[in-house]
Amino acid sequence: MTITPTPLEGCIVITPRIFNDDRGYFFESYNTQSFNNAVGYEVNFVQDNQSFSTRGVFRGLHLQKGEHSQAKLVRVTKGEVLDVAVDLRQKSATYGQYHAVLLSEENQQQFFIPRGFAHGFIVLSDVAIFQYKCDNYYNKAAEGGLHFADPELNIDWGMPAAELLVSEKDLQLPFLKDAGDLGF
Ligand SMILES: Cc1cn([C@H]2C[C@H](O)[C@@H](COP(=O)(O)OP(=O)(O)O[C@H]3O[C@H](C)C(=O)[C@H](O)[C@H]3O)O2)c(=O)[nH]c1=O
Repeated sequence: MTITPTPLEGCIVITPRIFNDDRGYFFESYNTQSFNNAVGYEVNFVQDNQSFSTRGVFRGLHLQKGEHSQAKLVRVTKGEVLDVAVDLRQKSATYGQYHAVLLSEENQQQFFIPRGFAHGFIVLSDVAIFQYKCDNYYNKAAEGGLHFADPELNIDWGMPAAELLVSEKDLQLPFLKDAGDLGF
C-alpha cells in the first residue's frame, strides 16, 4: 500500500495494492500491522460503521468531544464522496484548517483521520456506501460538531449549499467561533 501525507499532520491517504486478474480484483482492505507501521503508532479500532446515502447528502461535520474523540479510517465501497477533516487540535499549527479527499469505489483510497478532528462528507455520485473504522465507541452524550457552511472554515463542497440534503441535527451545529472547548 502507498501512504500519502496531507498538510494536516497525522492525516494520511492510503492507496491499497490491488491485485487485478481476469476474475476481477483483490486487495487487503485493512491489515493491523501494515496500518500501524504506516501511522507510526498502534491504533486499536473498536467499531466499524456503514452508511448509505444519495447524491447531495451531507453528513457531518461530526466529532465526539474530549476523551470520547474518535480516530477514523474511512473509505467508500460504492460511489464517490468528497471527504473532509477539520483540524481542531488546539496546539496544532494547522488548527482550523481542513483537508479534502475524493474517496471512491474507483480509487479505493482510504483516509485516516486521527483524534481531534471534525469529519464529514458530501455524496457526489447517485448513491454512496461509506464504511469506516473508529478507535473509540459511539457516545451520544459526547457528540458535537461544526456547521458545514462555517464561513471561517470556508470549505468548498463542490455543490451549492441549497442543493445539499442535511439532517436537522447537522443544520443546528455551531460555527467554530461558537463551538466552545471541544477538549482536543
Ligand atoms: C455515529 C453513530 C450513530 N448511531 C445512531 C444514532 C442515530 O440514531 C443514527 C444515525 O446517526 P447520525 O445521524 O449521527 O449518522 P451520521 O450523520 O452518518 O453520523 C456519522 O457521520 C459522520 C460522517 C461521522 O464522521 C460520524 O462518524 C458520524 O457522526 O445512528 C449509532 O448507533 N452509532 C454510531 O456510531
